[in-house]
Amino acid sequence: MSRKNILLIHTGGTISMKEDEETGEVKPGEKNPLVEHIKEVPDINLISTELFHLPSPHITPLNMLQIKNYIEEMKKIKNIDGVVITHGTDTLEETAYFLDVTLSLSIPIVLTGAMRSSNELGSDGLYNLLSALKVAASDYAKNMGVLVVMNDEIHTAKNVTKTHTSNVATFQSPQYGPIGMVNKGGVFFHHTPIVTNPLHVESLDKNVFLIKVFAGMDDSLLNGIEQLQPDGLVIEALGQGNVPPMMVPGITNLLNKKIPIVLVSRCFNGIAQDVYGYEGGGRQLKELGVIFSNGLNGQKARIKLMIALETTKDQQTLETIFAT
Ligand SMILES: NC(=O)C[C@H](N)C(=O)O
Repeated sequence: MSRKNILLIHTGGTISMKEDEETGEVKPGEKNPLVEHIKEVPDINLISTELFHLPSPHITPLNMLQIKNYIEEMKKIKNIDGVVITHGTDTLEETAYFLDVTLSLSIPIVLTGAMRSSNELGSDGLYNLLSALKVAASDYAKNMGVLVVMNDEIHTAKNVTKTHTSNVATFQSPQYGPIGMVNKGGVFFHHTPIVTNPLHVESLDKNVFLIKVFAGMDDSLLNGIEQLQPDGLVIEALGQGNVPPMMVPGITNLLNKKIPIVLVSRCFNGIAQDVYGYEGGGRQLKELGVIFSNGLNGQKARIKLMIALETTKDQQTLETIFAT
C-alpha cells in the first residue's frame, strides 16, 4: 500500500488546549500540543499547518472561507489524498457544513476535535485525531462529502450536531445515526450519504440572523432585526413549522421588504412542513413566502443562507437550494 499524503490543518479548540492543574481552567497555550505529538503516523505522509489557534466560539464564517480556500490552494499545488481539520467542538458542525456545501473535492475531508484537553485524564484528542487520519487515508471515505470523526464514529457534516456539553460521545446524527465507524480493525462504512452539488462562494458579507421561537413570542424581536438591515433570517419554529400568531405581522413585514426567511424546526428530529392551517401555522407561513428547509438545524441553515445569498436572492432558487 502506498503512503497517503494527508493535509492536516489545525484551527484550535479543546483538542489543542491544556488544563491548568491548579485552577482547572482550560485555555489555549502558546503552542498547540498536537503539533508536538503528531509528527509521524504509520503509512501517512503528513503535511501539517496551524491555520489558526482559536477556541471555536471565536471562529467566524470568514475563517471557514479561509479554511476552504486553503484546502483548494493546497490541493492545486500538492498531491493530497485526504484532509483532516482539528477544530473546537462548539462550532465544529458549522465549519464542517460550510465546507460540505462549498467544496467540490472527491478526496476525504474529515473534521475532528476533543472534549477533554490534552493533559486531562481520559483525554480524547490524540485518539480522535488518529481516527480521523485513518478515515482521511481510507479509499472508502472518498466522495462522501465532509465527515466528522469523533469517539469511533463517522458522521456526515449535514446531519451531525453537538448534543452534550461535556460527554465525549457528544457528536450525534439525530434520526439518522453515524454512517460508519473507525476502530483498531479499520474504517467501516455502512451507509453512503447523498452528496449535493456545491454552492459557489468567494466572499461572505451577508447579515443573516437566527432566532428561536418560544411560547407566546410576538414580533418585537423581528422588528428589532429589521432595524439591523438583515439580508436574511432563519427562524427555528415550533414543531412541524409553526409560530405564535403574534409573530405573523413581523414575518409579513420582513417578507414584504424582500428579506428571505428560512424556517427550520426547533425539534431536532423530523423536517419542517406546511401542515397546519391555523394562524401562524406552517401553511400560512409557506403561502406568505417563508422557505422551508429540509431537515437542517438552525445554525446550519444560517450558514447555507449566508452562502446562497452571495449569489442569489431569487425565491425559487433559494427554495430549490433549501429542498436538499
Ligand atoms: N470541546 C471543545 O473544543 C469546546 C471549546 N469551547 C471549543 O469549541 O473551542
